[in-house]
Amino acid sequence: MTQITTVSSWKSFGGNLSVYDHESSLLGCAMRFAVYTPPQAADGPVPVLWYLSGLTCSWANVMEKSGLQRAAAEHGIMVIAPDTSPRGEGVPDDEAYDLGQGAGFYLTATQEPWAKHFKMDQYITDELPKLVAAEIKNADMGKQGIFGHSMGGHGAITLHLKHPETYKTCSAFSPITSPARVPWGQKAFKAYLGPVSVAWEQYDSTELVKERQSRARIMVDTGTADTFLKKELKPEIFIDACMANGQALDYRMREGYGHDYYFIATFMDEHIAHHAAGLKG
Ligand SMILES: N[C@@H](CCC(=O)N[C@@H](CSC=O)C(=O)NCC(=O)O)C(=O)O
Repeated sequence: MTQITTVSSWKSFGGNLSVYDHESSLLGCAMRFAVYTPPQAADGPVPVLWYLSGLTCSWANVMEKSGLQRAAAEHGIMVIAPDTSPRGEGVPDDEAYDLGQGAGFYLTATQEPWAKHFKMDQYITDELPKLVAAEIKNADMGKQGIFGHSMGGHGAITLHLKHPETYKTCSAFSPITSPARVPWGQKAFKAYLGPVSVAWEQYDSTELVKERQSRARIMVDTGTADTFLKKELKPEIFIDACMANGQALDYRMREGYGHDYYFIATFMDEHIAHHAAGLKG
């Protein structure tokens, strides 16, 4: 019996964009995600690229605003966009946009009232891939990559560093690369994980890269006109840690671009091409 319900489906660039609902036993709520299947999947398995979105987002932001379908169709890559947190009436929330629903931070919460539902790292690395493998035709789970934006860039880099054999390629747009050192991350980590502890380091790309480096070259784009650059992103901290610890990193500062999807759309083709080069063959 199928475990997913199709909510919408559209033909796009010869492939198909579908939105699905399922009951997450891990998160204890219904979850929605989107899959762009390229035309090549009609003939056999294609690589799978996970896109993790930022604060306030759902599956829809990247699928509706980035134009990723064109490059994904060209390169024969399936792109999956999960939600950014558990959601619904029984799920705790906060009135601020940067905590609670829409702000899962790709971690397992240990503090109340969040611990029962907020386990987005396990959802992304375990429950959802198993569902995709069982339900989505021609998703090649032996060839997976991961990328994301802002909070989702933090998620993509941390999950890549922790699971380099699963996510063979990694890239990010304007990632939060040291959440333990910036206000967005400190607020979320305190609420979800409690006071500063070693648990914080497990979800901090800059701390992780000191302990474990991947063989992949991580590609990052960030805009010089990003209003969050100096307060929340602080790229220099992560760049220094990668250089000091031998992590291959291609960090590009993009003149005049912001934190928005106009920026992401501009460089999306390069990110899809980066993953295609690493996942194919
Ligand atoms: N004040 C904004 C803040 C939220 C915001 O900028 N969200 C970004 C991600 S920020 C880091 O994770 C985003 O992607 N927004 C969605 C979009 O489509 O641009 C607000 O409340 O919207």
